[in-house]
Amino acid sequence: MSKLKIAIQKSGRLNSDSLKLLESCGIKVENGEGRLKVSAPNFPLEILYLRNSDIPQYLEDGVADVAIVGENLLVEQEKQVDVVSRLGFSRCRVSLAVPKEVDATDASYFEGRKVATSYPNTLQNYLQSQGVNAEIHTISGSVEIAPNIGLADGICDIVSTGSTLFSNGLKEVGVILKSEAVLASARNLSPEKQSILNQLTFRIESVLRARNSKYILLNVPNERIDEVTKILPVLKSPTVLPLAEPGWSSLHSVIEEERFWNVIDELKSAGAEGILVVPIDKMVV
Ligand SMILES: Nc1ncnc2c1ncn2[C@@H]1O[C@H](COP(=O)(O)OP(=O)(O)OP(=O)(O)O)[C@@H](O)[C@H]1O
Ligand SMILES: O=P(O)(O)OC[C@H]1O[C@H](OP(=O)(O)OP(=O)(O)O)[C@H](O)[C@@H]1O
Ligand SMILES: [Mg+2]
Repeated sequence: MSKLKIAIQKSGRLNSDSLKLLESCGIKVENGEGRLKVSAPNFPLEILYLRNSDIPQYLEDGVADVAIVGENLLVEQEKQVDVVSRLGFSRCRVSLAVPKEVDATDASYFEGRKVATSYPNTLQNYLQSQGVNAEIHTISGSVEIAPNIGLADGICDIVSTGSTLFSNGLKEVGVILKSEAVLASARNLSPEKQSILNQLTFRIESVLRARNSKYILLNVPNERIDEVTKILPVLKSPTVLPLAEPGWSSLHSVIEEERFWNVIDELKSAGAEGILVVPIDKMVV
């Protein structure tokens, strides 16, 4: 029986979240210990530990069937691959930045100037779309140092918290793209591999949905059930169970974590009490 070959970053920012995601999908993975190719014992998956920056090419060549990779690299390398799921971790943006004392608010500042980056293609496409001509210096890391050593007037690099920019006396002047980790797939998978990918995607989607949702239980006087139910955004309708105390019920439902904080005051004013919010492990709809 064939196995689906999945490329995972060997070490770096994507590695542990990628492995955690597979584990949450019930797939056992040994962490290599120097072996760059390992098989999952309980799912038809072979894990290849690779450099993030090499992954798009391996996908296009069919060396790997699927991969967990930074979306920004797929944009940069423009390979013939498909994004199957967005995974919600390693969120960042690819941005333009300049020394903080410079009076610039957008890409036009770079006209006729030098920009250092590890993402030359992304940068070139963006500058072109803005009608800006600049000289691009490609460097593979420590991009934020470039203006301080006279290598460039500004940079284009990954920003997340902004603390690297701040520590190097730079400020962000434009966001070129937003990125997160994605599950990407090679094109033209065999039907057998496509079917394994479908099973994997089903599990991943169930895990991701559960991560964003909470199970909520609350006690409500019976005459307030309708009012409270209207506030709760529910999958279908809430489960209502009688409490031992006459005239009261327990309402059970599922709510997105963010929505919970928005409706909590309304729920209390509508008469809800003893509100419990608990994590969900998997969610199949
Ligand atoms: N500071 C950050 N915060 C959040 N996500 C980030 C950050 N820096 C990078 N990323 C995302 O994580 C991915 C992996 O980044 P990381 O620095 O671990 O590897 P890399 O330098 O791209 O690759 P390689 O494995 O080839 O050495 C990037 O492609 C990007 O999508
Ligand atoms: O906005 P921040 O939260 O400060 O994150 C941004 C920094 O993170 C990344 O570097 P990383 O730490 O991955 O180092 P690398 O250049 O060795 O990949 C990126 O290249 C920036 O330098
Ligand atoms: Mg990095």
